[in-house]
Amino acid sequence: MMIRVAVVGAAGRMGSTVCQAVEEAEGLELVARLDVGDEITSETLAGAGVAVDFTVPDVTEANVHALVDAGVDVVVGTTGWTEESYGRVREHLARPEAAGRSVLIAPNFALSAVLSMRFAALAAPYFESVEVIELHHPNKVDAPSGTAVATAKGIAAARAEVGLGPSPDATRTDPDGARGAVVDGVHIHAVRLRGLTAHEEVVLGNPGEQLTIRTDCFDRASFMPGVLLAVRQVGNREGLTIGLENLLDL
Ligand SMILES: NC(=O)C1=CN([C@@H]2O[C@H](COP(=O)(O)OP(=O)(O)OC[C@H]3O[C@@H](n4cnc5c(N)ncnc54)[C@H](O)[C@@H]3O)[C@@H](O)[C@H]2O)C=CC1
Ligand SMILES: O=C(O)C1=N[C@H](C(=O)O)C[C@H](O)C1
Repeated sequence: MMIRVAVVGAAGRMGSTVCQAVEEAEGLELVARLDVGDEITSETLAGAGVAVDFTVPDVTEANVHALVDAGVDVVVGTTGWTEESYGRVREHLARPEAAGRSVLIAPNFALSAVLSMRFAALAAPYFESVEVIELHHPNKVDAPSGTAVATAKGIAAARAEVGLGPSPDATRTDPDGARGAVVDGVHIHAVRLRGLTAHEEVVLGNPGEQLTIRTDCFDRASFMPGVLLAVRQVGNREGLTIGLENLLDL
């Protein structure tokens, strides 16, 4: 059966790449390209069954609520989500008028990044120290990256499960934030550099040894298999799903 797809943020770097991938994919039909200034209604969605949102952190949550109200399933790659905004989407999906609707939100659709997050969580209980370094193109508007936040949360949860405390750190003065952002006790350092696309390194340390887990997405093509998988499968998972790993049985 053909899946009719709308893309929100269609003029952007990711949105335009998704439009091309959908147009070239078997069993999918691109029926609407929406961007800033376009209203989200069942008319503008032009019969879509699934909408894909790659916009900006400030607007993505409102888009998701409007898309659910318009009666479509939603795949979201935009960053900026918090436990509170996930909670509001869950609440919306639990209303009778949203029965049967599905939303999948993933901080990263690249297989290398999803596996890297998983490997980091697996390794986390075995190392005293861990920090995350994310590196992106300088046009990115948010820091730290959504992937780095998810990575840090996964690491923190895995450390907590085995009763590991904070990584050792004697820093007493850091007036300029040189030690980076701290998410659930894990330090994240963000690099913005011309020439980069999307990269992340997780460094884990023990006395006398270090493990480095690194993912490099050199091209936005890396995200497309994950986005297409989500478009094809989102309708099979009622309610809110967070993370592509849920479709990969990781
Ligand atoms: N989950 C994943 O695998 C990935 C996620 N991202 C995330 O996707 C988001 C978009 O990234 P890029 O495409 O690089 O950004 P971009 O800035 O190139 O594109 C954003 C697009 O959204 C549009 N937009 C802004 N407000 C809008 C609104 N109210 N309604 C409709 N469209 C609106 C803009 O006009 C622009 O065309 C970011 O949050 C980024 O972090 C990026 C790459 C991969
Ligand atoms: O803005 C980007 O480019 C990316 N954003 C996502 C993030 O913030 O994690 C995913 C990927 O890193 C590319």
